[in-house]
Amino acid sequence: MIDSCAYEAKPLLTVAEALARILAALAPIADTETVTLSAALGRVLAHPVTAQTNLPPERNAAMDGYAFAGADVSADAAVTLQCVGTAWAGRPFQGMLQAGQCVRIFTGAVVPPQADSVVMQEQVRVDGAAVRVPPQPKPGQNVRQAGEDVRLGASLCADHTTLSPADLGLLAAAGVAQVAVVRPLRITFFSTGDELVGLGQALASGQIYDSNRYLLGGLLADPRYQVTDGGVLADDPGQLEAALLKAAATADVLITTGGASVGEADYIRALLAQRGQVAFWKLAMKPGKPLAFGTLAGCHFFGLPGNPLAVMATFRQLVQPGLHCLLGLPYQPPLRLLATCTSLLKKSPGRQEFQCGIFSQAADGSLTVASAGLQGSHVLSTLHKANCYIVLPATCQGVQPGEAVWVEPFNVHS
Ligand SMILES: Nc1nc2c(c(=O)[nH]1)N[C@H]1C(S)=C(S)[C@@H](COP(=O)(O)OP(=O)(O)OC[C@H]3O[C@@H](n4cnc5c(N)ncnc54)[C@H](O)[C@@H]3O)O[C@H]1N2
Ligand code: MOO
Ligand SMILES: [Mg+2]
Repeated sequence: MIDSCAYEAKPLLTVAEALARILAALAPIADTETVTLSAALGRVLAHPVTAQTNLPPERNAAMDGYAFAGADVSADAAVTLQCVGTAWAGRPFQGMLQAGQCVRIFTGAVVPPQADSVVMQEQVRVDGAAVRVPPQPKPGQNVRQAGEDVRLGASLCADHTTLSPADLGLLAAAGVAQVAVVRPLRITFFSTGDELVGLGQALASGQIYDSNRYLLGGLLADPRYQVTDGGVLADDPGQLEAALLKAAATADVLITTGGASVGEADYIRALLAQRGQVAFWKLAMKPGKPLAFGTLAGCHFFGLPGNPLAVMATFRQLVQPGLHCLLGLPYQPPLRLLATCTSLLKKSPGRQEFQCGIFSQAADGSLTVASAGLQGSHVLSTLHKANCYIVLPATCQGVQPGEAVWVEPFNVHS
């Protein structure tokens, strides 16, 4: 009996063990590059950034109104102040406020040194230069203090943050024009299989279109990655070896889909074993069982199964955390929420399953989830309809309607 037909004698690796092995095997890349802030969205900050200025830099008004000294007004009675000038955003008041005086002020304008409070214009009565200020129970209000947002020297952004629009806003507010970021991870991916045909060609019998190329290409579309589409490779050991070794010369990570299982045209594991190292192959995961992970010619290697839903599941659960680890990002488990399942879910014990679901939230905030349809690992229409995984433990033997299940929404980014 040949090895590939041998019964699976030993228990398969769990998804958690596979993840732990991947994270342990991948050391963050150290290379950095400097980019302008406008090119930094979605990149990984390489070094912490501290504030070189207070935020706000100076005391300024939070409202359009009148600025005055708290000592000049009263908590119990209205007071009339004399308006002696205007403080505009970008054009501070140049004079000196005396006792009993105020200035017209607009939101964002520097509060004159002698003033400490701003009253909204809706609350005063103005008659020429006379401004009647109602009783002020809280002097000091409507003034943003210098440094109340961020103090000079305090941390603006920790290193190994993936820069979000909010992060860019904060860095720009502090005058940071460029940042050091981790260089993009160089990833080359291939589809493998004699049956695969490119779009635009007619299908002969036995052929299918190469959909993984678009599915995986889409999953890899990320400013943190520099992706090369290696195209389709035939189920031919010589061609696979030559193409993968060539790609390894310039990539950090190689990803293939297909040929990862035990069929006689499945060469990926054997190639990895002969020309590189297999860290693990096969895990107790559905879809995704024949995933191979290891190294080839100095590159990290993920051999994903060919079935499209297995590509998605292994990418989300294992490849993406690995890529994040190479970028130095701390591991963040996917967000999972408890929801009431409204469908009957079939499952045999043995593998942790990632079934495609459609979850929704009722007006009272409660979550329900239904099966998205047929769960075969080739059923792309189910994946298309789904907005989450229903994550079922290996031991689970099926779910009755009304039972609580864990749901992993698809569109939560890290
Ligand atoms: N005897 C066994 N057979 C299989 C097992 C097993 O344990 N024992 N595992 C099954 C599981 S689970 C999976 S998943 C698949 C994985 O197969 P491979 O990784 O070897 O992939 P292929 O055989 O090349 O293809 C599988 C399937 O996917 C289609 N495919 C492949 N590439 C693409 C592509 N780029 N775009 C669209 N579809 C693609 C291919 O045509 C096949 O239908 O193995 C099971 N078998
Ligand atoms: O693991 Mo396979 O992806 O079940 O079909
Ligand atoms: Mg196969």
